Parts: sequence; structure tokens; C-alpha cells
Amino acid sequence: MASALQFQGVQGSLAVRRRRHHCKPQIGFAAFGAPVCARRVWGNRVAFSVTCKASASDVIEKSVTEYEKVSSEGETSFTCVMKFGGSSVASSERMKEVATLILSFPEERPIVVLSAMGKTTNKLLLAGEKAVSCGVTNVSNIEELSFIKDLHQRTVDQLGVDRSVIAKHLEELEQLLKGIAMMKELTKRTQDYLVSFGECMSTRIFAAYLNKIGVKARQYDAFEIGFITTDDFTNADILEATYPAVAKRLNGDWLSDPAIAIVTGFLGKARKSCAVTTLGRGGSDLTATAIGKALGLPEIQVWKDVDGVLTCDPNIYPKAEPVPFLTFDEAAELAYFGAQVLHPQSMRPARESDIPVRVKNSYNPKAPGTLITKARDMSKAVLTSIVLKRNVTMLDIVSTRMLGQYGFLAKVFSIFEDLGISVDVVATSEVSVSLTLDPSKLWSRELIQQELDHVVEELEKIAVVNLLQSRSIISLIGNVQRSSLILEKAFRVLRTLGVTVQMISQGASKVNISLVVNDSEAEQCVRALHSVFFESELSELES
Ligand SMILES: Nc1ncnc2c1ncn2[C@@H]1O[C@H](COP(=O)(O)OP(=O)(O)O)[C@@H](O)[C@H]1O
Ligand SMILES: N[C@@H](CC(=O)OP(=O)(O)O)C(=O)O
Repeated sequence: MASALQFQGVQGSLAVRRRRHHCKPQIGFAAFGAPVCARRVWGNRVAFSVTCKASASDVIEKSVTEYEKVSSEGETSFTCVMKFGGSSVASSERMKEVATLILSFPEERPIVVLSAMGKTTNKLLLAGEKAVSCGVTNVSNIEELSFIKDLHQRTVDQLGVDRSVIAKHLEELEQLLKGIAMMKELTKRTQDYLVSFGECMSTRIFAAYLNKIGVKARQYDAFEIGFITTDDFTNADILEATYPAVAKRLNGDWLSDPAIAIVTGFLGKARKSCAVTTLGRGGSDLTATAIGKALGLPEIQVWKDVDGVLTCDPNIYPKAEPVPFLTFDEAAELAYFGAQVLHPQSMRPARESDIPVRVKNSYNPKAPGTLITKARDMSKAVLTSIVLKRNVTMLDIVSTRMLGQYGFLAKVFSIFEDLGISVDVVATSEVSVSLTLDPSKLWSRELIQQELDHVVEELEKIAVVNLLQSRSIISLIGNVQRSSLILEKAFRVLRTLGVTVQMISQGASKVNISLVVNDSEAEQCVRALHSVFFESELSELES
């Protein structure tokens, strides 16, 4: 990475911070006590000349003082946050490529957020499940533990960094699994601690590698630098106190000893219990946007293994295409309704602080990716993306009381509130309500059935309840101002396929229409909808 200061005599260039690209760089030259002219501005640098008799070293010294003054007067020292997901750092080769990619932006001073390597989180969860029933003496033979050890040790060796950077963690991980085997149980709290080893190791390896190649980097565990969360293990929420704490720590460290920050994604520290928490699967996206908000950075970059947010899940339909622009609302809706590409809560900090989020492909950095901002030109927008959420449970609830009975909906929803279950899609009539339950809140299989039985039991006190499982929600994300056009086109497709829509909802968000169909028909519907909306001319669509 280029040094912050490059001088030739009493002319030179100085790295400065610009809050937005259109803003003038903010730097004070008063310390020179002589006229200074800023001659040229490019990127985050400003070239200048000083007309005084100062020696080059004086100028450098005073510039640094000025630069630090600007930084300490509320300006952050970092210029952007770059998050790399598991697929981007799955091996030593990938880590090298990510390092090269970061260094290809010499004008940036990034905070790097990393997920666990490849599928490490899944393997840790499986290892934990196996430990519950395998017996203490068999823990060392758990296949997933061996896989994790091999992957991390091989990566360290291939990158030429010292094995000691992760040795303690690998040892502790095995001890933890033995503890689980001894207790014969895996609580959500322990599960979070268990999966945290993934991010703790990937960041240590990557920081060590950067240092090895001469780029100064510092590793941080998010739970040590102020990521304060609720105590909702496996799905914790970031609390407001996080933002000032994280900013103070990262800015403070930069000012005393500048280095690229390498932060664990996905993790936090529970406010009450002080134990390690996780932010829900894919939570590193949220870590990145929270850091962006905390430091008021000009841009948040999320690097994935796809060319941005696509028109639908490429695993369902390979002809999916990148969506160049999205609003925060569209991206949030898309993520909430099941597009794995973004964490459901990750847009919140970015939206609150109005910081653009760029989704890019670490395997194909030249691709423009998707830019997510507060607003975009919607004049030509019809449909942006199609999202599928499978394995959804739907409830038809019909009031047993007379027509016009008030308070029915309030009673129904208070039951969900009491049981801590969130509802996704709702459609109501005078005497009935149909709704779908959010499966992501229901962590393990047995619990789902147990919780569902309980919900039905409670609802049956006031209504006739019909529980319908194996349903899918197809969400049509786009310009709901043109809902008639979207619905006309969509229903024509569904009628041709002979598919009956069991529920339809157009929420207040104005960016999403949700349709509920049988699981078995859903993928076929998505493919057909995609070809009609994205593979034929818009003019035909509007005819
Ligand atoms: N609409 C979509 N756009 C892009 N990717 C999607 C979409 N829906 C599902 N995906 C899947 O999300 C994956 C990227 O998300 P994720 O695996 O969480 O990335 P990372 O681990 O790099 O953060 C893609 O590889 C793709 O298979
Ligand atoms: N490693 C965590 C957190 C995360 O964000 O991962 P990824 O960026 O690879 O989706 C998970 O698998 O859920």
C-alpha cells in the first residue's frame, strides 16, 4: 500500500479524507505559517507546494501533524470497509488474491471484514452436533474437526506464516468439543462460541499474511472492540452502543499506529452475559455495514462470489443477471425474503447513515457489481429481482366469533408476540387471516414442530386453524407503482403453468409483491417468471 505521504522537496502530496467524492478534501495548512497552494486533487490525495524556506523534513513533520489534527477532529482515518465472504477466502490462493485485490486500491485505507474460510461455519456446527453424542474419547476423530484443522494448517503453511497464529485456537476448539461431548448438550450460547473460531482464525491468518508481505495489518475480534449485541444467541441484534465504541477503538488505534484493520465478521458480545454472540447466518455483511456507519465511511463494499445482486438465485436459474442499481428498501426486502446474497438486517446501518453499499465479485473484480443507495431512477424499473423462500409454513386462521368482531387481529398477533415467532407475509379478510411464519427464527427441526404445535393450540382458543406446510414465498421485488403490470404478467405465467396462488400480499414497502405457492411448484414458477420478465423485451412486457 502506498505510504500516506510522498514528498519531493517542499512540494508533495498528502493523503486526505473526503467524506464524499464530490466534496473538497478537508485539510488545514495553517501549521506551515506560509502560503500553501493545493494544486491538484485526485482520489483521496492532494498535491501542494509550500512557498517558505522550510526544509523538506519540516514540511513532512508539519503535514503529519496537520493530517493527524484533521483525523482527530472527527474525521476517520479509514476510507472504506471491504467485506470478504467465506467463498472469497476459502483457501491460501484465495487469500493471496484478496490481498492483491485490496492492494490494487492504493488510495484506500480499508477496514477489512472477513468471514470464516469456505464452509468452516457449517463444519463447526456439524462437529458440535456430532460431539453431543459421540463420547469424549471420539471427539478427535470427528471428520469435520480434522477437516477444519487440515484446512487452516495447510493455509498457514502455504502462505508462509507461523502456525502459532492459530495453534491456540485449534487446541481450544478441540477442548470445547470435548466439553460438549462431556455435557452431552449444545446450547445456543455454546454454539455461538463454537462457530466464532471460524472468523477468529481466518482473520488471524490473513492479518499475519499481510504483515508477512510488508503491509501493516492488525487483527481484531469484533467482540473485543465494542460490538455489543442483545443476548439472542445465534441471531443477536447489534445495539446502538456499538457505533461510538467501535469508532473510538478503530480510529484511536489508527491514530497511534496506522495499520489496515482486519475484523472478524458475524460476531459480537452479549450485553448482559458478555458471552460471544453471532448475528445470524451471513452476519458478516451486517458487521461491515455497522462499521461503515460507526466510522461514517464514504462506501461499504461487500465482496462475494457472484457479479453482484442478481435477478434471481443463480442456483435456481443460471441465466440470472446482475442488477446494477438497487435502493436500500429493495435490497432489504430481497434479503429478508430469502436472497442469500445479503444478510436480512445488513441494510439497516447503511440506510440509517445513507452510505452506499457496493456488492462486488472477488473472483471477477472488473465486473461493475451492484450499487445500493437510498434512491435510484425508477422511471424505467418494473421488476428488479425474483426471490424464493422455501419450506415456509402457512396458517389460515378463521375467527369463530361473529362477523365484525373487533380485536381479532390483535389477539392473533399477541399470540405470536408471546411465543416470540415472527410473521412474514399477511393477508386478511373480515373474518380470517392467512399468514406465513419466518423459518429463519426457528433454529432446529424439533423446535419447529414443538413451536408450531404450541402456536396452533393457542390460536385454536379463538379460531379455526389450518396449518399448511411445505409452501414457498415468491417475492417479486420491483416498482410496485407498476403493480398492475407486474401482476398481469405474473398471473399469465402462473395460469399457463397451472399453478394456484394460495396467498398474495403487497406490503406497504412499495417494492415487494409476495405470492405463496406449493414448494413443489416454486422453482418452475421462478424460472418461468424470470424468462418473461428479464429475457423478453420490456416493450413486449408492456404490451
Ligand atoms: N439474488 C441473488 N443474487 C446473487 N446471489 C444470490 C442471489 N440469491 C442467492 N444467491 C447466492 O448467494 C451467494 C452469495 O452469498 P453468500 O454465500 O452469503 O456470499 P459470501 O459468503 O461471499 O458473503 C451466491 O453464490 C449465490 O449462490
Ligand atoms: N461465517 C458465517 C458468517 C458469514 O457472513 O459468512 P458468509 O459471508 O460466508 O456468508 C456464516 O457462514 O454464516
